[in-house]
Formats: sequence, structure tokens, C-alpha cells
Amino acid sequence: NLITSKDEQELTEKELESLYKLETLLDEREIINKERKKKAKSLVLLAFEEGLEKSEKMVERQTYYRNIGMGRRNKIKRKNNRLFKISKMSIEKQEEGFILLSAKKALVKLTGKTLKELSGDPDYREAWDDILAGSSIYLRRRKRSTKRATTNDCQKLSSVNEYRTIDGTCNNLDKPNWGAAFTTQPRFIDEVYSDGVNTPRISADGKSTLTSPRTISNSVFIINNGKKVSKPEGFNSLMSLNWGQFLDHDIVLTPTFAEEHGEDIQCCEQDSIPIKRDECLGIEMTPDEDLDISCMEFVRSAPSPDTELNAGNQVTNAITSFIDGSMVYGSSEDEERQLRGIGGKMVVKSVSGGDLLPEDTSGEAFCTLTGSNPVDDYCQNAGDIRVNVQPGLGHLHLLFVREHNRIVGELKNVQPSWTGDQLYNEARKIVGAIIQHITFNEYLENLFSDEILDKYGLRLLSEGYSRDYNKNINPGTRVGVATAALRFGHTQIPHEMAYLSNDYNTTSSVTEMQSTLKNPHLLVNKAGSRILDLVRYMTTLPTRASDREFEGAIRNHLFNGRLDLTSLNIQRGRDNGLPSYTAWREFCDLSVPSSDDDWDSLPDLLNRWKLRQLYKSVHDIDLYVGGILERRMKTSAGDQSYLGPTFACILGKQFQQLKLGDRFWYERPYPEGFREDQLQEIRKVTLSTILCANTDGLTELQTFALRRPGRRRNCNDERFIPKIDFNKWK
Ligand code: HEM
Ligand SMILES: [Ca+2]
Repeated sequence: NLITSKDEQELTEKELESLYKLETLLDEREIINKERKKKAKSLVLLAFEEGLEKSEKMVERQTYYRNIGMGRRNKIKRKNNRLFKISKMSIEKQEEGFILLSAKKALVKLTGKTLKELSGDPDYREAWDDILAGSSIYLRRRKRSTKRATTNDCQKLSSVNEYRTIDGTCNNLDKPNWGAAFTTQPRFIDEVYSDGVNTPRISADGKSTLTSPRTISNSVFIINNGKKVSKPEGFNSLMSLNWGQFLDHDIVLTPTFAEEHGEDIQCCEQDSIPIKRDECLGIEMTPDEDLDISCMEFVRSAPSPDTELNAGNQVTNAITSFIDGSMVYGSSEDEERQLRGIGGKMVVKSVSGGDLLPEDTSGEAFCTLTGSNPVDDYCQNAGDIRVNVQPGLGHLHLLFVREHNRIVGELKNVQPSWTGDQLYNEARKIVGAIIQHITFNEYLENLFSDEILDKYGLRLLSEGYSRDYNKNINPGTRVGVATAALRFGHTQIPHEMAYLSNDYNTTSSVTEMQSTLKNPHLLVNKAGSRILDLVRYMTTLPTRASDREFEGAIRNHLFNGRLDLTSLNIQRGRDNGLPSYTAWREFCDLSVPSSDDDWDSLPDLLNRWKLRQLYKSVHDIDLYVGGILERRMKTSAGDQSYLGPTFACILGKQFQQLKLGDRFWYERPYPEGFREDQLQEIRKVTLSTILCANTDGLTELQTFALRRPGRRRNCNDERFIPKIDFNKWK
């Protein structure tokens, strides 16, 4: 009570009267506050109920579509637009994420407030947190999903300072889930959705929808020259394309919505009408001479179970973001168990042409087999589910499994008493270090200009330890990297693949690129006996230029189907809430237009006149489109780098964070890193070292395999192709 008996005696009547008034007012305010809290609580509860209901409906609809689909089409055809197999964990997380997202959507609708406003309102924030923390219906559903690691869990791990965990947890001891598998992808810039939750952005004019990705692709990404084949790159071998993809598959995998039974999700009715489903964002388009359809299949990214009320739709990274060889070893104990063999080695399939990757026997594998002898063709299993996407990628997976097993043999020589676990852990650590070393020493040199390498501290030391680990840096792969910048590599994809014989002149088994996709034939064929010819092809032939031209193999016939990879890339940006290109220019401190039609302030941008016809406002440009159309910077060797300034900035920052935010960065001191004499051995390694050591019959190679050969050196000439001395592990 506001008024005490002392007040009653001492105050004048007038003063007392005002005090009584104040008291009544406060009482009323309290009642209102209570009511508001109650209202917030009941609306949030209602929103969650709607979320749960929507999630149940989604499963029902999936059953419905599965049933009508089964009758009409055969299974093989249905699987055509699914890109990779989907893990069980993905499906569980997707359900959780979808409930949360639907609850947010319902709450916005029920209250007429934006997520930002709701999270700024203590009543709603409290109600939201209460429901998440309490013993609600939501929690009962949540139990199934894995619990996250805590700092306490990290302390219990005996090897926490010497070896990485398989799922990346406890790399950062204060933030154990940073960079770990199945966590939300962090962002450089906040998401943009037209409803603030998950509806794709619209034009800056506030009303028009954005131009169809396919229309944009047909205008700016098409090959105009008569040959319909894109320009070759002068200086990079196809191995650099493979390395880019291999690296991408080490740092990010964004799961898309999956059907509980592993069936395809269909987003277009007979390739013509988009189907309205929460899982879909079918691409509407005008039929053209290459793609005679008006709807292109597109399944949305699965929403991440992000519990923050103030954030719109977020996406998941299903693998470890660290450069740690997760595509070789897997990102979960389940995967690791399948891939690990005995005595510290990785499982292989031993055939006459040497060791190959093991077969994927899950029944879920995604690959097309075209060989005449079924014994010779099979779907491979590896640490990343995308291993079968193309033979050049599959080859790098195989190469590092072979290297792991070779290292185990070498370590056993110098440490005969080591157990299988010790051999496995140390070999895995060395392989991860080699992948980091090749990426920074060879790949990034071609990717970036000198200026960018210096600006983001991407140069390696030639001796001594690196001491710049920073536990405040989040090493997570950013949405802008996965959804746009790192996809620059798609322009390098060639129109065909083949074998090259030992005269470096005669090709054979020339195969159109679209037929090699999801088809490991060129790699596993004839019991692996053609691997040498494949390696020769990959290290000799040029990539296509990293420019604005994309091959028909992926722009019209991706996976031999009716898909355009560049359209998918643009649509994925809208799906995942990427802000437009000009917002990224601003983020990167590059020039930014001052009005909707100030196109002149973007001098780096090629084809501006075409873009003006495609976008209402200069602020509408999709990041993927703007990034690809930028003029490229120069490398230290004087060649063109792969990137223009915006993508270079985004990727520069990312690689910086992958280095500084990794407690196990290979240049760090023991125990996270190596003894100094061991580190000097790892510093000598090149991709050519690994290729020479693990390719039967290969006797000569250029010093840097990602670049086209000037002179080839003998594999045994250690001046050019050094070897690791394992005596340093004694
Ligand atoms: C023949 C070669 C390749 C094929 C067939 C291919 C195909 C694909 C496909 C189908 C997607 C998913 C598209 C979507 O629905 O959003 C994708 C994603 C991606 N690609 Fe490629 N790609 C190839 C090479 C490369 C290369 C060389 C790089 C990098 C240098 C690269 C980087 C990426 C990245 C970063 C993603 C996003 C990954 C994720 O977040 O899950 N790709 N690629
Ligand atoms: Ca990784």
C-alpha cells in the first residue's frame, strides 16, 4: 500500500486525496498489466498450438502426395529432382524447426505485430520463453532431438585438447556449439523477408514481386557465343574446381525439407503449376527453347529450430563448419562408425585397381548407374552425402581415404605399440591439417587478390606457431557464403569430362557433364583401373573461366533433369532471406547507390543495362547475380582471381574466421596443433604430394596440381614434390 498511517496523520487533506488517486491508478495499471501478460501468454500458446497443428497437417499432406504420386509415376523418375540423400537427423530437426517457425508466423498474424516488435515487448518475450522452458506440449515433442553440448560436457572429454570431436562440439570451450554440426548458420547481415518471418523479399518499391530467376538467368548467365561452350580458364586445372567443391562440402550442407519416408517433395504440378505447400517455392517461369516448362521444382531449406523470438527464418548447417575433413570422416558418431574400419584405418572396397570408397548400402543412396557391368558401378559412401555428385569430387574423397590409410601404415612403422584409436586419431588430425594447408596455400592463392589475402590475414606462416586463435570469433559458415558467394564455383563447371592417356593428348570415354552428375561411372568403372587417366585429365585440362557464363549441362539439364542450377542459386537466396546485393556492398564498405536508379555508382558491375531491365530498383539485385557479374580482381601471379570485390569480401571474412575461430587450426602449438618439427613436415605437403603417393602408376605431375602444368616433375623428385617424413612422429 502506498499510504501509511503516518501519512494519514501528517499530510494535508489535499495531499492525501492526490495520493489516493494515485493509488487507484496504480491498482488499475496493475490489473491491466496482468491482463496484458495473460493475453500475451494465451496468444503465444495459441500460436504454438497452431504450429503443432500445421506440422501434423504437413505430414498428412505428404502422405497424400506420396499416395497420388505412387500411382502415377515410377519411383526412379520421382527421385530425379532430389539432389542428395537425406539424413534421419535432418528430418527430426526439420519438424522442430517447422513448429517454431509456424508458431512465429501465427503469432505475427494474431497480434498484427512484427517479430522485432514482439521481442521488444517484455510480455511476449516472457510468454515465449516460458513456453519454451516450461513443460509444454512443445517440449514433449522436442525430447527426441539431440541435446546440445555444454561447457561441462567438454571438460569431461579426455582428448578435448588434442583431437577434434567428430561433430565439432567443444572446439570452442566457452561456446561448445559454435561450428558444430546441426546448428543454425550464423549470418553476416540479418535476414530479409517480406513478412519478417519467411516469405521471400519483394521489390524495394514495396509491392512488386521480383523477376523470375530463370528470366534473369536467361538474360545474364547464358553463353552467347556460337559454340555454346563457355570460355576456358587460362591457368587453373579442373582439379581446382574439384577442390572448391570438396572444400565446400567440408564447411556447409544446408538441408532442404524432406519427406518423412525419404520420397521426393513435389513442388510443381506437371512442370507447369506451382503447388502451394510450406515446403515449396516452385520457380515460375516462361517456357524457353531449352526448358519447355513453366514451373521448376524447388524445395525450400528446412527451417532451423531457432528459438529466438526476434529472428525470422534461419537455416541449419548439417556438418561441421571447421575445415576438418568432415567430408572424409563424417559429422556424427553414426557416420563415423560406418566409415571407420579396423586398426585405425578407413573402410575401403578393395578391387584390382586399388582401394575404392565403400559402397553405400543404406538403400538411400543417390546415384545413377550407367555401366554395362553392374559389378563395376556402384554408389559410394563417404563422410559427406554429396560424394556421388560428380566423379572429380568423388575422386578427392577417395584420395583422402587412401591418404588416411597410408598415414596409418606410416605411423604404425614409427609407433608399433599404438592402438587402433591412437593411429586413427593422429591420422585424422594429420589429414585435417593437410586439407587446411592445401586450401590456404594453394586454393586461396588463386581465389583472392594479394590485397584480400593481406586484408583478411589469410597468409600462412613458413615457420613457428600461429598464436592468433580468438575464442570470441564464431567459426560458423555464414548464410551469405553457402547460399551465394561460395557458389561462384558453378561457373567453372565444364561441359564434359573424360580420361586422358599418357601422351597427354588423347581423350577417351568423353562424357557430357550432365551425364556424369550423380554418376560415379568414370571413377569406379573397371574396378578403379581408370583412375590414373581421370587424374591426368583433371590435372591437365582447364576449368571454364570463373565468369558470367554457365554451361548448359547445369543451366538447362542439371542432373539430366529440368533444372537450372543458377536459377536454384537465385531462388535459394530468396528462400534463405539473403539481403540484396547493395546491402552486401554496404557491408563490405564498397560504393553503394544513393537512389533506386543510381546504377552509375556500381562501376564494377558488368551488364548493368541488362540488369536495369530485370530489376525495378538497383536495390533489388540478388546477391548471387551481382556477385557473379562483378569484374574480377587480379591474383599475385597477375592472373585474374576468381572473384569480384563483393564475393571476395564475403569469402575473405569467412576464411579468416575459419582460421582464427578454430582452436585446432593446424599451425597452433601442441596439444591442439603439432610439435614444431611435425608442423614443418605438414607445411611441405602439396596436393601433388598426395596425388603422387596415392595414385597407382602416376609418375609425374606439376608442382601445384590446382594450376595447369607448365613443367611436370618426377613424383620422386623431392625438390618439387616433397614427402612427409614420419620419423618426426617417433
Ligand atoms: C559439377 C559440379 C557441381 C555441381 C553439379 C553442383 C551442384 C550443386 C547443387 C545442385 C547445389 C544445391 C542447389 C540448391 O538447391 O540450392 C549446390 C550447392 C552448392 N554448391 Fe555446387 N555444384 C558443383 C560444384 C561446385 C563448386 C566447384 C563449388 C565451389 C567452389 C560449389 C559450391 C556450392 C555451395 C557452397 C553450395 C551450397 C551448399 C549448401 O549450403 O548446402 N559447387 N551445388
Ligand atoms: Ca567440416
